[in-house]
Amino acid sequence: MDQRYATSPDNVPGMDTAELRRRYLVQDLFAPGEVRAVYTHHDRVVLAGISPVGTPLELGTFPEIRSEHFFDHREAGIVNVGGTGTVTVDGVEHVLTKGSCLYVGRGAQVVSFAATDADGDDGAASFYLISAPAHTAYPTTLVEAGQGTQRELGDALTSNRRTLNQYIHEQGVRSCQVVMGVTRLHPGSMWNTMPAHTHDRRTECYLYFDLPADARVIHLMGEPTESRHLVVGDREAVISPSWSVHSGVGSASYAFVWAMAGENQSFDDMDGFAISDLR
Ligand SMILES: O=C(O)C(=O)C[C@H](O)C(=O)CO
Ligand SMILES: [Zn+2]
Repeated sequence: MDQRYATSPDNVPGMDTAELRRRYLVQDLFAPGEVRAVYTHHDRVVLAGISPVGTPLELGTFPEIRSEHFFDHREAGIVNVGGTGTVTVDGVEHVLTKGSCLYVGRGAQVVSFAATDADGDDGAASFYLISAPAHTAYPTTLVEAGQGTQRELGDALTSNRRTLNQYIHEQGVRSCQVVMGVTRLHPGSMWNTMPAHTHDRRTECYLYFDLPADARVIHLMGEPTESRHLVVGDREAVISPSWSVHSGVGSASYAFVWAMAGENQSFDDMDGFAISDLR
């Protein structure tokens, strides 16, 4: 598992493009027939891409987390960004259509992933997983795409009209730390999360998907008064430490999975600032 050690905002001004990308951008998370994982020491979040083809893939443990099973002291949220597939948790099969979200609670032992419809427009199932340490076991629960709490945000006039789906959150599927959902930009809107915010209580990760192969999202990061950018492609993720802005503009339409973990689970606990204060 790739290790990404935690960084301070003081490190950012000294980083060139390659180092910013090495620290905060996660590329190549999805490889056919493989489980790939990254451990960020920011709130000890694990990001994984699980891409079964033909035979199912099991999520085993990793030496870095020192446990017999992956979920011995962890929980996870999983969103399928590809064609329909299944996640089987200790013998119980859950069908995940594209965009659906499964919460897996602490204590699960055998968790396996399968693609069941690889021939459709979305290709084989591609499962994106975000995990954080968990102190207790909440029930494993599926939320179908679009069935969480929906918020309509932004305006077409400011090119940021979008639908935000909250799946794992305080008023929805319960968890110890993980908060997770999917936001999709409306046709013609390109900006996400603008006006932007930070939340010093939580690390957040974005996985951009449904972006055409030749398009990119220019993702803003860094402290609001010392911003930098990452150029991000389809199915690439960004690690956003608690002190970092996370907002982006696409050169084409896109969606993204957002997920957080840390001190609290209060979605609206954000430190907002005016666009005119960005530097
Ligand atoms: O479109 C948005 O705005 C978002 O999706 C915001 C993220 O959910 C977020 O940053 C939550 O803290
Ligand atoms: Zn945020």
